[in-house]
Amino acid sequence: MKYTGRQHFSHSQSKKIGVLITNLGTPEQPTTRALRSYLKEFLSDPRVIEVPRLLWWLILNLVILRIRPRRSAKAYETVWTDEGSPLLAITKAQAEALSHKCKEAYGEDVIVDYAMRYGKPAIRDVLDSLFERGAEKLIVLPLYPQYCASTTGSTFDAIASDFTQRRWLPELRFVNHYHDHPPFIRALADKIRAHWDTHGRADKLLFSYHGIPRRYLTNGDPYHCECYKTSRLLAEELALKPDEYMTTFQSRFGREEWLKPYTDETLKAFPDQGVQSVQVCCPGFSADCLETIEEIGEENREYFMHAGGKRYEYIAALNSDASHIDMMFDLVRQNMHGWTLDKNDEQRAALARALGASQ
Ligand SMILES: C=CC1=C(C)c2cc3[nH]c(cc4nc(cc5[nH]c(cc1n2)c(C)c5CCC(=O)O)C(CCC(=O)O)=C4C)c(C)c3C=C
Ligand SMILES: [Fe+2]
Ligand SMILES: [Fe+2]
Repeated sequence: MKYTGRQHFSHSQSKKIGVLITNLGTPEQPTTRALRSYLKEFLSDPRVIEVPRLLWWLILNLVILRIRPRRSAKAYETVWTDEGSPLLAITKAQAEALSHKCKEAYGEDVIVDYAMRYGKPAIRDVLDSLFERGAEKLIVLPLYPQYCASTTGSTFDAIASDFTQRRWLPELRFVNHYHDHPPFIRALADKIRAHWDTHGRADKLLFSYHGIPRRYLTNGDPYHCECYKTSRLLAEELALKPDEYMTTFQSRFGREEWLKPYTDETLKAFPDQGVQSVQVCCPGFSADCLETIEEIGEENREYFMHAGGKRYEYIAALNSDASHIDMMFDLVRQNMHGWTLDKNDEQRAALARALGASQ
């Protein structure tokens, strides 16, 4: 059978709106073996690595997958928790909190779940579950505030690829980005203000975003512009003067040039420029993960302090903060516009029985 159908469809089943939040994905364990499998799936995605396939297959399999898994596993070990990878645990908590909020507002009509672009829970499995539970309309919310072909675009590919094998497609709304959504900017600004209330201000506030190869920007990816827009809106909301903050890009991978200025080089140079204290916020990460906890929280702290810095603070991601869940709920509400909720379950069930139509 080429196209899969619903296994347990019944005409009396009420129609639901499915909300799927997604994030990047993470290894199942902080081990070399688990890292190899995770990195293989992630780095084989042509949206992530735009290099001719044959050449990349050779580099990935003969070089990267022989070296990087062991190194990355060591880094993951330092952030691993009792609940597993922070990214997975936080995404799960976000889905539970959003589900609770949707239940309060819409009862059983809206069902929320979460999936990972790479690894588990896989998008295909979670879509199966949402459709089996009666979702006929679907909102996909990739938790990347700034659109990037490598992340948001790739998530769309995964949904589209899944749909090529389904008989009954849902009505679909896909949230491309929310880098300038006022509740998002306000939530981040409030988090920074709360940090200031407890710790005071620093010489510089750094907005550090995950980088991408510079080539992707010159080929037309809007990611860079959206990062700068988020920073500008945050600066406006916080009434920051131009010399009080800066935008940088972290997490370089490979040898080619990535978006600049680089976070690590900037931090290494700060003390010589008279910047003695710094607070780092990562507005592109909706959940704390390896790249924020270890790379920003530990590795870059070392660089700055070693270069002569006096005070370094990382301001946590929005994670499952109430303001973040409220923002997600706002995006869901906006994207439900024009979709009626199924309020006539009883009537529909009676009609189906009368027609002998239920299966
Ligand atoms: C927030 C947006 C992200 C963009 C844009 C992005 C682009 C991108 N990333 C890589 C390579 C790696 N990224 C890795 C981890 C990682 N990346 C993001 C987010 C974005 N990546 C997150 C949230 C995470 C953390 C996942 C976790 O489990 O905590 C890794 C794996 C870690 C490591 O081995 O260092 C790699 C590799 C590329 C090449 C790229 C754009 C082209
Ligand atoms: Fe990444
Ligand atoms: Fe990293």
